This record gives sequence, C-alpha cells and structure tokens, in this order.
Amino acid sequence: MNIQFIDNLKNRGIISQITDEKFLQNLLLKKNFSLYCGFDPTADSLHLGHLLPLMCLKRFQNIGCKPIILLGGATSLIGDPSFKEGERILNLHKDIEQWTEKICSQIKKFLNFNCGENSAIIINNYHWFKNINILKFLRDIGKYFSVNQMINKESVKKRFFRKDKGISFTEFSYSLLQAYDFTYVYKNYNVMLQIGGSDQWGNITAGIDLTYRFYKKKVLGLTIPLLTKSDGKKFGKTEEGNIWIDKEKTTPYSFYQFWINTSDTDVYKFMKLFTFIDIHKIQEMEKKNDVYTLKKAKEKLANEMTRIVHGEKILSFVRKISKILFTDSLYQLKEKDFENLIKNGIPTINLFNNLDLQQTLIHCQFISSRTQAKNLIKSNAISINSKKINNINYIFNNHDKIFNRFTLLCRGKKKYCLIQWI
Ligand SMILES: Nc1ncnc2c1ncn2[C@@H]1O[C@H](COP(=O)(O)OP(=O)(O)OP(=O)(O)O)[C@@H](O)[C@H]1O
Ligand SMILES: N[C@@H](Cc1ccc(O)cc1)C(=O)O
Repeated sequence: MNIQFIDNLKNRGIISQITDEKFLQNLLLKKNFSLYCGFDPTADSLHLGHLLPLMCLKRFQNIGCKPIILLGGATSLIGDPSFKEGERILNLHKDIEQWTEKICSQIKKFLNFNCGENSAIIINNYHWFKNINILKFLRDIGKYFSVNQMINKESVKKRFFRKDKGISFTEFSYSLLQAYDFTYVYKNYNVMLQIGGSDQWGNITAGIDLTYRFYKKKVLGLTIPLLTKSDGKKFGKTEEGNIWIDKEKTTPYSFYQFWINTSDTDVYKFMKLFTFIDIHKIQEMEKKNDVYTLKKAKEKLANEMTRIVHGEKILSFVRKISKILFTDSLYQLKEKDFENLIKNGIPTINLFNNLDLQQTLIHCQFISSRTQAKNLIKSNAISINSKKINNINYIFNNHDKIFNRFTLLCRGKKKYCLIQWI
C-alpha cells in the first residue's frame, strides 16, 4: 500500500479533516479495507461538487481499497439539515426512486465495478430502514445520542437560534440515520472509513461514536473541502447555478467551457482536486506561471474533465466546435455539426421571422433593453456569423442563415447564441 498516499491527498488539497490520521496511516500500511460515501438522491443528477468525493473514492480504489457508494433512499426522504439555511421540502418517494436510478447510472462511470476484490459496489439505506421498528430504533439507537450534544453541532446550531427558520424533529433526527448507516456498513461490509464533503463532519463523527458504542470498534472519517461557486456558496443539488453531470442539464459544450473559463487562481487547484494528473507535473506548470502555460493548463483541465464525465467522443466534438468558434472558421461546420451543437452545445433560441438585431440581443438574453443593445452594437462587440456588425438598425436577412437554418450571434469573444430559424 502506498505510504505517501495521505501526503499525496494533502498536497492535492483533498483533505479538510481526518479523525485520526495515524490510525488511517497504519490501516493503509496493513491491509486493503472498505470505505464508503453516501449520496442522497434529492435531484435527478450529480453535480461538480459530487465529483470530489467520487474521485476520492477512486483514488482509494486505485491503491486497492474497496469503495462503497451508499445511496440514501431512506435519508433523502428525511433531508440532511447540515449547514442548510432553512427546512427542506419533503421529497416524494416516487421521485426519489427515479432519481436513484439516474444517479446510480451516473456513478457507474466513475468507479471500477469489475476488478475483483476491490470492485466498487452500490447499496441503498432504504433496505435496512424501510422495516425498522420505531420503538426499537428509539430504544436501541436513540438512547446513545445526547440532545445536548446534538444541538451544539456546528452543522445545525444556527437553526436553533433563528425564530423564522427553525428545524423540525424530522431533520433534527437525520444525523441518527446517517450514524446508524456507518454502524450498519461496518458490521455488514467491514467498512472502516467514511468520506464526505466537510459539511458531513458532524454526521460522520456521530457514526464513529455510535459504532464504538455498539461494537467497541474504532472506525474513521475523512472530509474533503467543499467546492464553492463564484458567489462563495457550496455547489449543491439544492443550490442554484450548478454544473451538472447530466448532459441534458449542462450541455457538454457548457461543461467544457466552464473549465476553459476557470479563473487563473483556481486552475491548478482544480487540477489537483479533480484530475489524476501527476502532482509534480501540475506543480511544474504552476511554477512557470506565465500566460501561455495558464492557457494550456485550462485546456488540459477542460480536456481531462470532459473526458472523465462525457467520454472521448463528446470531448473531441466539443473541442472541434470550440476551435471553430474561436478561430472564426464557422463555415467549416456541416449541417449535422450545427444540430449537434444544439444537442451538446451552446445556448440556442428559435426564431420565426427576420427580427431586428436589437430585439434579438434581448431575446437571447445578452442584454435586457434596446438602449443597452444599441450601445453594445456601437461598441463593436457584436458579430453575426463571425462578422462584426456595427449598424444599430441591422435586420436579419436570408444571407445570415447558414444552411438556410442557422445564425451564430456572438457578444465579445466568449458569449454565443445560436439562432435556429424555423
Ligand atoms: N460542493 C461540494 N464540494 C465537496 N463535496 C460536496 C459538494 N456537494 C456535495 N458534496 C458531497 O457529496 C456527498 C453527497 O452529497 P449529497 O448528494 O447528499 O448532497 P448535496 O449535493 O450537498 O445536496 P443538497 O444540496 O441537497 O444537500 C456529500 O459527502 C457531500 O458533502
Ligand atoms: N448526508 C449526506 C448523504 C449521506 C446519506 C447517508 C449516509 O450514510 C452517508 C451520507 C449528504 O447529504 O450529503
């Protein structure tokens, strides 16, 4: 087993906290063990934030450990209150069942489910919770939890002092379920370690305590820093502005562009967190810190991530499209490419009549008023099919329609909208 494994994770910025680093180090030296991470199917797709624990499971699998994905069929019926501002809306059972299937098929892409002893497996906590008896649960499990301690956990503390947004008993009890999961998977799958985002620290440590009380055995927890959006909020299913794994929700082109547009300060951090590129190679690039290397690093990051999530074929398509869009060789695209561009690609609007340019800029949400539209056109920021247009009274005509169907509208160098004439 790799002695430097933990140091490696640390150098990549993957570790927020470990409950007992020495114990984990010893465990890594002695044997291959099983570890788990839970995902609550509270939406129909995984998002970027989930890739962090998934990639971390993969890193453990690569050194011989067995990753277990626990889908929270039961816990998603309750709703994790950890660091949430307010009470969640209860999800319907039938929605959770559908979302579970979708998430299950997404997860299968990221881990190896056919590699012998350390093949990944997926389990669902609905199986052990669906028939649990309430009296037994309160007597056998509830008795081990001190409400006095629970209300002091950082993850829920805020909710106790807010008059407008309190916490229901349902959400308050969530931690008991996740804690019992850890005890259950320790007993039934010999799981020694639970990983999760740093918002899971309270739930994970509750499970460690419960397992010790039940079986007098020490298990471990490791958390990963939370990936945040540009507004500082966590990437989460129930938050807005996410990058999704499902290509219907975030098209592969937008996905690729998200990485290409990574800020200079984030690019090496993301490379370390998300990819398997050798840390020394990343550090070499980081040291150079020049514009050319930064550009190459962003491209490498976008390629790696799109390959991991959408596969080689889609990657080569979005690269081709990006190259054409950014090198003004639009007329090289075939009609089929435009169709694919809509499917995998850039924002599209459907228009019936030849509108004027100002109105169209509003339609495609580049701006919100005609005055802004005029200013934008005057400032030379708008192009139609790669040709600059500075006539504020411009009206689209048939010459603008490639294959009689498509027009590419562009604001500056990065904002695109495809018009499909129907
Ligand atoms: N932005 C993120 N950065 C790092 N880890 C994350 C992020 N978002 C979720 N995770 C981790 O992924 C695992 C599964 O998360 P889960 O699907 O249950 O919740 P979620 O996406 O945070 O959804 P919700 O917004 O409904 O709480 C957890 O360990 C969680 O901490
Ligand atoms: N509470 C976790 C999901 C989870 C569910 C059950 C578990 O046993 C572990 C983790 C989250 O919301 O992110």
